[in-house]
Amino acid sequence: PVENEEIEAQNFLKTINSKTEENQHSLALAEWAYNSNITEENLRNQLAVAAEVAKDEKEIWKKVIQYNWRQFLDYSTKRQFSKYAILGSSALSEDKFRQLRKTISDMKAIYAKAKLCDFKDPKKCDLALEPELTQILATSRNPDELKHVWLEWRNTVGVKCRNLYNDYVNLSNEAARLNNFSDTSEYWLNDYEVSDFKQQVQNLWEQLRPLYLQIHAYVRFKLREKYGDVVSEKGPIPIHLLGNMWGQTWSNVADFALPYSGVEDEDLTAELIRQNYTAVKIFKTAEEFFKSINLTEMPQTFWERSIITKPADRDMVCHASAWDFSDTKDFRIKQCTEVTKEHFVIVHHEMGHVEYFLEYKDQPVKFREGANDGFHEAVGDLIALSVRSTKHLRKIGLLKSKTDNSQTILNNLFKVGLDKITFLPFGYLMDLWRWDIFSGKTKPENYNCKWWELREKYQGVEPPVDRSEEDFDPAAKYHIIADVPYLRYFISFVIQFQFHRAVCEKAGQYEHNNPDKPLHECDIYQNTDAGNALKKMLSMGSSKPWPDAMEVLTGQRTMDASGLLEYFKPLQNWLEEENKKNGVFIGWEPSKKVCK
Ligand SMILES: C=C(C[SeH])C(=O)N1CCC[C@H]1C(=O)O
Ligand SMILES: [Zn+2]
Repeated sequence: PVENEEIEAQNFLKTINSKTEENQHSLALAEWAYNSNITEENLRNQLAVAAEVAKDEKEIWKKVIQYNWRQFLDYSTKRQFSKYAILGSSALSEDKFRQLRKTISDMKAIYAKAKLCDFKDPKKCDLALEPELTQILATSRNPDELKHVWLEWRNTVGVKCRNLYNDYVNLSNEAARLNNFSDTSEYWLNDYEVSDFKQQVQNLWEQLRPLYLQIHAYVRFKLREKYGDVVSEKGPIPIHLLGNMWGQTWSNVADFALPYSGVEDEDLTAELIRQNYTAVKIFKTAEEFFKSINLTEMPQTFWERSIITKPADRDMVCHASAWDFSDTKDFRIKQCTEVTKEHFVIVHHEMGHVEYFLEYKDQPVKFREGANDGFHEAVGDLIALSVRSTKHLRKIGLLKSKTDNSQTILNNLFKVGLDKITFLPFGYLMDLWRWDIFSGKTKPENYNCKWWELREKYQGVEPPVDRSEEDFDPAAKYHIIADVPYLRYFISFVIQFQFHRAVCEKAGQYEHNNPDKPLHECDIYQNTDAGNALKKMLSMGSSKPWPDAMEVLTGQRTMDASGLLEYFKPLQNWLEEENKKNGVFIGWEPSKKVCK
């Protein structure tokens, strides 16, 4: 009878949980060694450990599926078994598994090692994505220099990864099918545990699109003022002028697009430098906020083992990441931190991951994940929404002005909007493009032009020059070559505002329809009621489906755009009025750039 089997299964679970912890610990150490020091030796070791772990996981899986776990009565036992029953890429044969891991590692190495020659000094050829190229995209106001960097980055990374990417797609799909998914996109979406998730996401985008169209039209107008005819009046925005290598957030063009330009605009980057902020001081500042709301300080080993500045003596994957070494003690961040406003926000983002690790570390190993992947990306950003308020920046001495008025508040809201609203179509299209590739709807001979079709359709941007299928521009973005799903960020950018509304209410910082306590001026700093409410949700990990976790904090069980729309309402009103006043065209006509 199932009861006896279930009791035996719970003992079996104890055994495989500790085995899984050990395996994930070894794997994390090997992956850390390679990602923080890209050498043949570290690659060999990473592949060897991964193969070992995969073999072990396959043995465990063979035993798990012999249990009648779908009939189990205990919720937690049944849920843990359901997660063990999905083996993932370890289901591949040993040599295909190794080939898949090696293909991804090789693409990451190409991406991490890529160097460009300087636009002004063609003999200087040591420019890396971080910090040099990122800095140029953020600060150069020379369209030719921006075009040079944009193009050369794609010629250097994109083209080299094209064939590797084809192998990756095929092997990844084979693994998904071995897990009884139709293809990798279904395997990725399984994390969200609802059958109509794609439809829910499309509905969210449709609610958010009108706001995006307004900020897009306004920014195009300001870019045209600055750069002239290189920016058409009604066409898509040339993507290389948006201050970011992928055009995914536009806050670096704020300085010449602010709603109220006359008002003193304090540059946070300059202020951080003026106050001699270092990477460590930025990390300590972020940690202090988390502690102030009764979340957890970073363990001592975090400070000893994290890598928070780019090493000079070796190649490293600089893309920021947070690591859980699956031993309930060792948690790290690896980030090539620069003293800029962007990195100031990214540090909070990464430390939000570590806070989640710390809150669920005592859950059974299979529940040490976000309620869904979007939750994990939302924690740090949620805190950063308080940090970026003028009220908070002033409180920690990073804003010199003594008071706010409606213009300074709106200017600040616009800067946040240039990061959050502009990101939405990009956050959506990244996996729209990949879902159709994995399902076979987009053929390899159309990979690049399908990308630009989506970029135009959803984002209203275009390349600086014609493109072709000789190019492979999607590989210019880390997550594409590193096998990291992206829908998680779109989800995060929606739900973080639902979470923000809930914690701000708990902190008495926000009241619906109270003009004295608007959502966009909320700062939950030092409020332990807010922190404790957040903690309750985080400590659940993935022990329950994400609607249960969301309900614990917000009282809601569905994702909805109302939090984001309420936060940006004053900005949306201003944009609609300003766009009308300037008589700008809302939306975009087809691009004249060609892809074939
Ligand atoms: C900072 C991280 C590491 Se999880 C990141 O990849 N992010 C954070 C926001 C969007 C996305 C990106 O950089 O593309
Ligand atoms: Zn993240």
